[in-house]
Amino acid sequence: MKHQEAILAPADIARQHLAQDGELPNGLLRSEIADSWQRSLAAGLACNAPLELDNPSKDQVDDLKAANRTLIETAQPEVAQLVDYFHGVGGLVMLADSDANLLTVRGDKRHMDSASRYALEPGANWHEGARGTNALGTVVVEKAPIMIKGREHFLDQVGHLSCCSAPIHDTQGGLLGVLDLTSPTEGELPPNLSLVQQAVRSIENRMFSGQFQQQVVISLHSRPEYLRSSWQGLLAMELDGYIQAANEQVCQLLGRKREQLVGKHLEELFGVKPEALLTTLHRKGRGQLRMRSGDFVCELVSFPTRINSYQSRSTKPSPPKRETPAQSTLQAPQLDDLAGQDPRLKKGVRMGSRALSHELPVLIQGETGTGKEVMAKSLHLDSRRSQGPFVAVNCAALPESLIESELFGYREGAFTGSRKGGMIGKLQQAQGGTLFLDEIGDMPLPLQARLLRVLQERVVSPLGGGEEVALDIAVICASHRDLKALVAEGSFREDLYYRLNGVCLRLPALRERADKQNFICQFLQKLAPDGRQISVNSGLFEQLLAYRWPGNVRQLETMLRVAVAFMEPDEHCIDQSHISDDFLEELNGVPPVVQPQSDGHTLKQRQQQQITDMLARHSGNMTATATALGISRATLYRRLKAARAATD
Ligand SMILES: Nc1ncnc2c1ncn2[C@@H]1O[C@H](COP(=O)(O)OP(=O)(O)OP(=O)(O)O)[C@@H](O)[C@H]1O
Repeated sequence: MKHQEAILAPADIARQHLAQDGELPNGLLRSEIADSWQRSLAAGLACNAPLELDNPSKDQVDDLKAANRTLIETAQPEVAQLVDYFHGVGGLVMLADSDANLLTVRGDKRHMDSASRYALEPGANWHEGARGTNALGTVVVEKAPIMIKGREHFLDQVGHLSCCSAPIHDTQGGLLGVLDLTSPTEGELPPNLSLVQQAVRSIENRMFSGQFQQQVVISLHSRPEYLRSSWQGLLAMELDGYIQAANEQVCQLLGRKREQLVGKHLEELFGVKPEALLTTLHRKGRGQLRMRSGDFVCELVSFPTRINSYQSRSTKPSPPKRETPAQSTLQAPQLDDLAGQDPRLKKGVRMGSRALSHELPVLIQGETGTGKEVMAKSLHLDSRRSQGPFVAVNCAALPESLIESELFGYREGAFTGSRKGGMIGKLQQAQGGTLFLDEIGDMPLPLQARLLRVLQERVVSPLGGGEEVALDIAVICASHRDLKALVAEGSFREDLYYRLNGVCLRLPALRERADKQNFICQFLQKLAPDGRQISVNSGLFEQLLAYRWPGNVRQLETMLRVAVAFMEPDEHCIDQSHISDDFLEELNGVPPVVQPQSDGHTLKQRQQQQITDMLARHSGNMTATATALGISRATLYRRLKAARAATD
């Protein structure tokens, strides 16, 4: 035995000890490998366990790729470059998501042919818990680059692989995915960790510039030759000087943590006013930034092409958000902007935000178009879960038969027609983030009971059985219907009502807002092209203030957008000539279609006819129809549902 140990590699000796006495001796393996082996053992794996193939379905792979589209597209040039670089030498270049699910596997044909035998194919999961120590899976846990050679892999069956992987971070430092270089034949490929790390820096930098197109992006370094290289530091700042994001290199260069940079003002950090720095950068192409830790050269990478309509130009920055690929488009006003000067809204916003921070559910009530969904998104982005997903489910838009599976998910074969591989429900998709249940008043009673159980026990199990999953989500619900009244009439469970109603936020109708005048002016300014100052003719403004606004902010937004679009480039004042005839008629006293009337029945019929006509005109396209009618898709579904119920 002693003789054998002298010639065996440490990983083989470790295997022998494990087989003989079930223990991993200290000091045999590198510490990060030993830690990972311990985790593999704790997950119930054995070195000689077979490598199971996932055989992911096409649907599963498509879903995975769709959820990670931004990452795949951003990383594509580096993946292609690495494939070219190793052409003929052998090796696979792989990209995975933050759960070690493979998204892209590329390489020479002869290696690609054998790759799928080792579960190296899109859709396969390489998490440590499933496949033991491996570079991809270990990076996801350790969140640091790693190289794993041959038998350092935990499973015997992949002991011939040599891999190096590096984590890809989003612009706020969260894990977004993993880039990996693998040699499927031991020793064939010189594993090159620094090459992978360099590729990752390029991917992260491209993602940074892509994400902050509406901010000023500055490249900085202590040495000018590193500007615009993959070593550059990147800062994104609002025009008013508040720092929105910093890449990892900037943190290292400046010797500060990200939290010490994001949210700070340029002047506070470097003692220079943003206008002065931008003027120098525009005039000379380069500037200097000074800190106690040293002097840095900087260059302008990009300048906003237009001002983001949601961000006022002189406010503090929005809280740092982690953007997941699926979420990269999630935008919402800051809570303060949303509340404007309306005291009721201000109080509501404060309470909603408090409630979420104390893990209490929030119920948002308000007429259609008052901004319930916008409010939910803003609350989410302001909460501690802002880095997680925001998953919205419209209970009115889904057929009753589908809500259950959409919410809870199902296991493969749970019912006839269920998708191969099953489906993860929205509750689970919202893990770590916020679930927004819109039009909760439309949820069928049997499902209300199930939802109540989930919210009480904080676990979910998919339809058709399967393991329970503990949920860590915030819940925000909304309804235009008075839930208390629904409880009184018996169509909404009282216990669920109280469970959801941690805090009830009632959004005022536009006509009731105390700051209506200001709100309209500010809203108009946000829609104005190129920051042009636009006013409204006083007669028209009086009419706007007196109007009922049955479609609330949504209707105001549509009306103002149309008016602005009708203005000539040299015009600065909106008058009746910029307003559509339909809307002028309403302003001049003809009651709007959605306004309640005494002949409610005839009104409903007219509404129904209008919807049918519009649907036909837009070939059944719900989004286009809703836009044309100036109502949300949810309202459109609701009205269709009500009409169907009336004719049944
Ligand atoms: N305070 C606000 N600031 C800026 N835009 C807003 C605000 N409130 C609402 N909006 C805009 O109004 C429109 C309607 O908002 P939203 O969909 O959140 O309303 P809702 O109350 O959820 O409507 P529904 O009940 O019909 O689903 C959106 O285009 C949104 O951008």
